[in-house]
Amino acid sequence: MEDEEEDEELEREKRRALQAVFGESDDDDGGEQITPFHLHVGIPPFSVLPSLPFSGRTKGDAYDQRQDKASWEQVEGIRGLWLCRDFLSPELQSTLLAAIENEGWFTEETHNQAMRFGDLPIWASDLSDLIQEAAAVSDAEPHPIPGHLLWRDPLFDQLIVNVYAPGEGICFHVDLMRFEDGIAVVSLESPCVMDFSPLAAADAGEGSPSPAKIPVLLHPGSLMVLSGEARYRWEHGIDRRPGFQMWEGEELRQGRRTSITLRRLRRSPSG
Ligand SMILES: O=C(O)CCC(=O)C(=O)O
Ligand SMILES: [Fe+2]
Repeated sequence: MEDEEEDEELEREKRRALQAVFGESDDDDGGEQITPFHLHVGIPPFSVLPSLPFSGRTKGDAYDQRQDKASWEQVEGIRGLWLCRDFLSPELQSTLLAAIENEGWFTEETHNQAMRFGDLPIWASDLSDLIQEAAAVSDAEPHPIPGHLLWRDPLFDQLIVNVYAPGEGICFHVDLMRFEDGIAVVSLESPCVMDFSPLAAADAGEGSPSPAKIPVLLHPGSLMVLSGEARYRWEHGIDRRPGFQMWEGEELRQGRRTSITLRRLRRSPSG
């Protein structure tokens, strides 16, 4: 009975999340560039997980494959936004993509999003461990993931995998308040430019006006982490209309892009 109630609550949560994140289009940016996602809500339950090289390691093995310590950089002008460009080796990127493909979520062309709440598939909790380790060993200051977020348990309990065809992006948005602070996005397959735009209230009272948009290049294999201001006071979006994916004066060649977003649901006051 309790389980059923929980399931129902999760279903409601899912619907609210879908509606809030993708149902409302943004009006200050034309709003037309976004092909609404054909949402794939009826995700089959996990059956027996195949043994993939990504899973079944002892904690830290995958990370140890890396030659160097992950290099974190803070995005200038956006407090709380960190990038780790070389987060996943090409080998781990392929392994992750294979694990996602193996889920069978995207067998139909109209399916381009999968969402999980609660227990994450093994490959995603491995990924979460990798994120935790990469942040924990960082000597960057301030810390890419503040301690009170980094050591919560579980670090993440919600997963979204998005598959973007060329030309498809995502409207400007702030992630739902139903999710806690501390959001991680791993990019796979092809690079894209994500734009960050400050919420109006964020510049009120500050001396110099913030720029309208700060573009951030997301490489395949990179990890982006948002916390604090980056999470609450900036909107982010991806505009992949022709002519809008510019980086250093050149337009990026668009291919399919897969992203993995990890977040944690806010606990209800009742616990
Ligand atoms: O696909 C991405 O890189 C970001 C997705 C995103 O912003 C979200 O799911 O809230
Ligand atoms: Fe988002």
